Amino acid sequence: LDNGLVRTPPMGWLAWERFRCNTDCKNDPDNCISDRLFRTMADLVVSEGYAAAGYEYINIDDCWLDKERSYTGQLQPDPVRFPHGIKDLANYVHSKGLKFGIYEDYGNYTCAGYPGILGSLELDALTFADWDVDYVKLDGCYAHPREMDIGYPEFGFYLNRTGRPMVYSCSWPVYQIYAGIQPNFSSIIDSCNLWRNFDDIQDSWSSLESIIDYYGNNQDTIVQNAGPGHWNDPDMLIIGNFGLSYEQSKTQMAMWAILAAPLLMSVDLRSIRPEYKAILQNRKIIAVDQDPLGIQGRRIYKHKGIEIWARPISPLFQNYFSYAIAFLNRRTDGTPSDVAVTLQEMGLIAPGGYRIEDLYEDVDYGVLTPQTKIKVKVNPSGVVILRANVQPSYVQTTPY
Ligand SMILES: OC[C@@H]1[C@H](O)[C@H](O)[C@@H](O)CN1C(=S)Nc1ccc(F)cc1
Repeated sequence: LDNGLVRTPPMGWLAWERFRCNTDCKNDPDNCISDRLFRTMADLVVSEGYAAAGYEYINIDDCWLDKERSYTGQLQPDPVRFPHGIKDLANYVHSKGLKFGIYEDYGNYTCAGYPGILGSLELDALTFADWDVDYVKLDGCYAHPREMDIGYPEFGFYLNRTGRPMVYSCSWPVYQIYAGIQPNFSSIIDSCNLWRNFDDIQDSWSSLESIIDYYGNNQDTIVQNAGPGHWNDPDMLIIGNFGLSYEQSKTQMAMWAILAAPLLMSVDLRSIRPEYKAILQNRKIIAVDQDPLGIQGRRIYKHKGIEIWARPISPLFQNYFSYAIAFLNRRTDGTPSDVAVTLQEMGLIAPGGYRIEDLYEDVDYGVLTPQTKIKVKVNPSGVVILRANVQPSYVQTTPY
C-alpha cells in the first residue's frame, strides 16, 4: 500500500503469541490483556534499548474489546481491563516516542469472539483515527474468504479517508489460501502494507520450521510481492519465550532478516534472558532486515538438511548487489555441519569480490573473490549469517 508508511518492515512488540487471550485480570493481573500490560511493555521497549535498535510499534491484538459495542454502535475496550480507554493508552505510547497498533477482524466476530467490524467499517475506521491509532491489524475469522477481495480494500479505503496515516496489516491471503482460493496479490499489494500468508506462529521449533519451509517452497509466488510499503508477514518473533533453544532463536532472527519480515516481538520484556535480548537487538541483523532496497531473500540451496538463503541488499556497485547469506542446518545429528561453497556458486560474481563478515560472531573474512571457497560450521537447528559487501573493481579497459 503506497501510503508512505513502512518503507522498511515494521518493528515493534505484539502481544498475541506470548500473552494470547488472557483476560483474567483478577487472578493474573500481571499477564492479562490490559492497559497496564501495554504501558509496561512500552516503558521497557524504551528503557531496555529496543527503541534505540529500531523497535517502534506497541500493538494490541485480540481480546482488548468489550463484548458489546456502545449504545452509539462504537467499538469500546473492556472497561475493567482498559479503564482509561484506548485513546489515553495510545497517548501514553506516543509520549514514549513509540507508535500504537490495534486489532480487529473483517467478520462478525474476532477469532476470540469479540465484536468484528462487519456492518461498521466506516465508523470503526473513524474510531481508530479518533483514538490516534497508528497501525491496524485486520484478522479474517468468521468471514467468507471470497468477500475479502471487497472487504479488505473497502476498510483500507475508510482508513485512508480518515486522513490519519495508519499501517494496514491484512490477514486476507492466509484465509483465502485456507479456503483453496488463489489470492489476488496485486490487489493485496495495493491495499495492504503487510499481510499474513501462512499459519499462526506457535512457541516451537517445529512451528518455525513450517514457516521457513512454506516461504522457501512458495518463494516463486511470494518473494516478488515484497517491497517498500508492502511486505510478506511470516508472523511474530518468538525469541525469548519457552519453545526455542538459543541456536533456534538465532535462526529465527537471521531468517526473518533474510525474508525482509516485520520484526514484531511477542515476548515478556520483564523476564527475557540477556542472551535472547542480545539476539533481538543485534544491530547488524536488524540492518539487513531494514535494508532500504526492500528485496526479500530466497532459498538458493537445499540438500541433506543444509539450506543456503541469500538476500540482495545494499550497497550496489555497477549493478552488482551486496548480499546477506544464511547457512541453515536443519539436521539434529548432534554435531555441527561443515559447509564449503564458492561465492560464485551462490551467485556472487562481482569481479572486485566481497568483504565478508559474520553477523553473530566477531569474524571478519576479509575480501574474498568469487572463486574463493568459503567454509562455515553450522550448529544443529542453527544458522550462520554473513554479510557480503560488494567491493568496487576497476577492470582495466585501456592498454596502459
Ligand atoms: O485471535 C487472534 C489470533 C491472532 O491474532 C493471530 O495472529 C491471528 O492469525 C488469528 N488468531 C487466532 S488464535 N486464530 C485462530 C487460530 C486457530 C484457530 F483454530 C482459530 C483461530
